[in-house]
Amino acid sequence: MNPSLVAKRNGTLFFTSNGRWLYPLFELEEACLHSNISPSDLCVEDSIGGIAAAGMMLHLGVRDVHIHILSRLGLDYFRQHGITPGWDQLVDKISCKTEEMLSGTMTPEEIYIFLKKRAGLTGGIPVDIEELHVGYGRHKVLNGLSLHMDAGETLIIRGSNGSGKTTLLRSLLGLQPIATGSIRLNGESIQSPDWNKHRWMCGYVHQGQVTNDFPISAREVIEIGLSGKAAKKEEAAAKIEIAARRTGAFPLLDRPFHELSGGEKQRVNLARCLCQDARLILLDEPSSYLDKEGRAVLKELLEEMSRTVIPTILLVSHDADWTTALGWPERSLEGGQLC
Ligand SMILES: Nc1ncnc2c1ncn2[C@@H]1O[C@H](COP(=O)(O)OP(=O)(O)OP(=O)(O)O)[C@@H](O)[C@H]1O
Repeated sequence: MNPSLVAKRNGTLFFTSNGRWLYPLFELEEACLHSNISPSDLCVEDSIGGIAAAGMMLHLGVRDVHIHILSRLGLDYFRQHGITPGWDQLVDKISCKTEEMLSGTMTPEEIYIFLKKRAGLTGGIPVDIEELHVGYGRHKVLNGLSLHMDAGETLIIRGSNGSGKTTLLRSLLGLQPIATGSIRLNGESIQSPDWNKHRWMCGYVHQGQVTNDFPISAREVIEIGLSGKAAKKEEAAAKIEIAARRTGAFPLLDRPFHELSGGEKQRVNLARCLCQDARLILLDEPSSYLDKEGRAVLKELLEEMSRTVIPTILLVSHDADWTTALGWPERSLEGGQLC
């Protein structure tokens, strides 16, 4: 059987796959990452391809392409981005449902993220909330709230003070007793005893004003995210440093956490969440206490994560200017339900 994808470097075979659909291209991406080889140095031969393969290859940076059966849409898309692939047979379209869902106006990056989600290769987990009722004594806060998020989806929830945004996040974390209704994360009920093993999947960055006088350094707060996952001390230290650098918390590592400002605490908490490799990230007013630069760093970080790791992200915020700039879907929490 002929392989479905072959990649050569200077005429030497580098990668081959018999995989179906677009999986060989994801495998190629992994192979390049692991061997530190740039896709732009490769000559890639694919058996069949259209706009999906074109978008994916362009995103990876592949420049030298030959596709045995190429669709016109795929050819136009390549040309639109300055690449002319080789082909053996040009067809009007290839019959593939994915192909029909894509359009030539999408950027290669948008196509890549779409395909990654469709392939189930995101770092995120699906969220399913059904008819959730939560309250404090007689005070009902969530009133039959339902929500579905696909793995890797992002959502902003708005709502006035006291509408129940924090209560919703706390419910997802299993910190709030549920009166009736259900929450399933990654297909599993958070009320089941088994969920304890998977708790690490949820990362929480709480509102900045939460105070903590515990004599603990910023580094130790970030380390909590590792919760014994990293095998060696050096590995743990490296992971903490990388996470702290990404959120701008690196200069704070040896400072006592309780002495930090609200914005500095936000950066440390976000680094803890990164260390945790959380698959569902819950952010409660993450931009509060952050200055202009801190907000820009946070926006960039969230955008980068939703392009690369693609966790599921649920963010609640009042900061309309900042969240609008993120451009994510938005819903509002009113009367204990999402509108
Ligand atoms: N521990 C508690 N005991 C009693 N009532 C509570 C408790 N925590 C929250 N509430 C009440 O539940 C309602 C929802 O609070 P929640 O903190 O979820 O709102 P929110 O939308 O996050 O508000 P904000 O925008 O001000 O942060 C409010 O009326 C609040 O007073």
